[in-house]
Amino acid sequence: MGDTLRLLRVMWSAGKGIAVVITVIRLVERLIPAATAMVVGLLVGRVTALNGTGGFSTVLLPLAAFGAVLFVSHAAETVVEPLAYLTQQRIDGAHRAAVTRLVASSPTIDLLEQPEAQHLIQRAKADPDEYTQRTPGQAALAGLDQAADAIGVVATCLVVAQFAWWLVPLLLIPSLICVRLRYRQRLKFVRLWRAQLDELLRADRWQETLVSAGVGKDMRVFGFGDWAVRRLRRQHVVRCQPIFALWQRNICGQLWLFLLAAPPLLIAITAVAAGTVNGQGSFATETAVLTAGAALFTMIGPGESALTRLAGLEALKAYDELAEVFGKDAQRPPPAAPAHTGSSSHVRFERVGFTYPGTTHAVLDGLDLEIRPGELLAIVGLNGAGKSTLIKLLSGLYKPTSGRILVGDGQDLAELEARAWRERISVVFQDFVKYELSAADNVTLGRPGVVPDPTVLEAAARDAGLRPVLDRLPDGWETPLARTRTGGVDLSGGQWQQVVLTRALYALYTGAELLVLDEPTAHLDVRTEFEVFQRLAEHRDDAGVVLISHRLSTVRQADRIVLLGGGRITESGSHDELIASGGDYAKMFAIQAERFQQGYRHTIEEGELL
Ligand SMILES: Nc1ncnc2c1ncn2[C@@H]1O[C@H](COP(=O)(O)OP(=O)(O)OP(=O)(O)O)[C@@H](O)[C@H]1O
Repeated sequence: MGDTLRLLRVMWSAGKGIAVVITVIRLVERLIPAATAMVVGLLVGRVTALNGTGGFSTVLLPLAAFGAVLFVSHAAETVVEPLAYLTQQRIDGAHRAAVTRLVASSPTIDLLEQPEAQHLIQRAKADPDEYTQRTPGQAALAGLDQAADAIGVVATCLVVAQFAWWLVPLLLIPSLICVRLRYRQRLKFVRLWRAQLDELLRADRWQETLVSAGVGKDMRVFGFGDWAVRRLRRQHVVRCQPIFALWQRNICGQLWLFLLAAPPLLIAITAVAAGTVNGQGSFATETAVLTAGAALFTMIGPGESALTRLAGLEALKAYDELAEVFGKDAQRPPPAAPAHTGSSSHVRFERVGFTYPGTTHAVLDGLDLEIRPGELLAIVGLNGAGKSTLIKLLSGLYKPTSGRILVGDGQDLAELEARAWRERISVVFQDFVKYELSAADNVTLGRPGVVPDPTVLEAAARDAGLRPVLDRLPDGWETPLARTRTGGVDLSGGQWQQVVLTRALYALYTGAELLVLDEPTAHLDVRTEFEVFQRLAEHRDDAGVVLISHRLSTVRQADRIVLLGGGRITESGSHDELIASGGDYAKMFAIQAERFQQGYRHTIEEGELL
C-alpha cells in the first residue's frame, strides 16, 4: 500500500493536469473490455431476436455503440502514448537530477570510492540498459496500469455476474493466485540483478574503456583487441547465464499458471453454454459473459506491469538509501558553518594522520607543515610518499584521520563550509580531467557561475603560455577540445596541461588566494615550464603557491622546499639550505642535475635553468 501511494505521489509530481488526464484515459481503456462484452451481447441479442424477419434498423444502435467503443479504444491508445512518454520523461528527468545532485552534494570523495556507494548509484540512477531495470517514471505508469486493471477487472466481473455470481470467484481466484505467483517470479529477476551489480558495473566500465580513443591506441599497438572482446563476451555470458536459467524455470512455471487459470475458464464457458441451452439465459448474455471471461483471462496476463513496478520502485528505494548515505555526508560540516577569516594562503597541518578508507596503511603520519601567506612552497618526495594525498586533504576532499588542518586565522578546515573554502583555492590535480568542451569552457570552469571576463581570461592564457596554442586553434577560444566533436581538435599532453594551468590561473586571478599545483608541468618542455614559472612568480601578487614536482630544476625557484617521506616532513628549507645540509634532497638534486646536464646540454643554454 505504501509503495502504491508513493508511486501515486511520483505520478502527481509530473504535473496535476497530465496525471489526471492519463488516469482517466487508463480507466477508460480498462472499461473497454466490459463495454465491448455488453455491446457485443446486445448486438447478438438483437440479431437473434430478428430471426430472419428483417427490420435491420433495430441493430443500428448496438452497431453504433460498438463503433463508438472501437473509436474510444483507438483514440485512448493514440493519445495515451505521447502523454505517457511525457509523464515518464518528467519523472525520470527529475529523479536523475536528484540522484546527481545528491551525489554531487557530498563535500568529500571518500564515499565515491566505495563499491557499496557505486552499487547504490547504479541502482538509483535508473538507466534501463538491463532487462530488469526500470525507471521510476515507468513504475509510476505501471502502478497506474495496475490500479486501472483492478477497476477493469471489477467491471468485467459485474458483466460475468449477470449470468451467475459464482462465476466471479471461479474465474477470479485462480487468476489472482496467478498474479501473485508471477509477482514472485519477477521478484527473483530483480534480486538476481541486484546480486550481479558488481559484474554489471565492471562490464560497463570495461566496455566504455574499450571504445575510448585513448585505449584504442593501446589496444592497437599491443594488439589486445581480440583478447579484450573475448573478455567482454565472457563477462556478458557469465552475467546472462543465471538470467537465462531463471527464464527456463519461468517458462516451465508458465505451464502451471496456464493449468491453474484455464480450467476454471473452460468450466465457466461450459456452464454458460449449458445454461443457455437449458434456457437459463439468453444467447446474448452467453456472448457477453464469454467475451468478458476471455478479457478477464488476458487482463490478468503477462505480469509485465508487476516487473516494471517492482524494478522502478527498486530505483526509488535505492535513492532513499543513497540519500541516507550521502545526505549524512553532505551535512558534515553543517551548512551553517562559518566562512573562514584571514588569508587562505596561511595553512597549518598539525600532527595530521591519514589512512584511506578501507585500507590500513597510514599515508600521512603525524605530519606538521605550515604554508605561509604569499609563500611559494614546493613539496617533493618519492613516488607514493603522499604528496597528492596531502593536496586532497588541503582541498577538503578527505578529512584527516587524526590531527587537524588550520586555515586563515586558525579555523579548523573540517568545520568550515567546504564550498566557501574551495572558492579561495585553485587546484591543478596530477590526474586532471580533459573536458570535452570548448577551450573557453575548459578554462572558465575554474570559476563557474560567473560571467567570464575576457581580459582575465587572456591574462591567464598568457601566463600559462597558452596564447600560441589558441592562435593555432581553428575557432580560437570556441574550438571544442575533442576530436569526437564537430570542428574539434585534440591537444598534446603538454598543451592540455597549459589549458589546465590557465584554468587554475583564471581562478587565481578572479579571487583565489592559494594556488595548488600537483605536477603541473610534467608534460611541458623545459623552456615552456621555465617561462610559465617566471610569469607565475611575477603575477601571483600576494597569493600563496604550493607546488608538487619531481623536476627539481623547477622546485629550486621556490621560497621553501619540504621533503615528504614516511608520512612526515623530513627536510625543510630553501634550495641552498637543503643542498648545504647534504640530506636526501641534495642527493636527489645531484642525480637529476647530472642526468639533466648529460641529456639536455645541447639544447638548453648552459646555466639558464640550473
Ligand atoms: N584513493 C586511494 N585509495 C587508497 N589508497 C590510495 C588512494 N590514492 C592513493 N593511495 C595510496 O596512497 C599512497 C600515496 O599516494 P599519493 O598519490 O599521495 O603519492 P604521491 O606522493 O603523490 O606519488 P607520486 O609522486 O607517484 O604522484 C600510495 O601508496 C597510494 O597507493
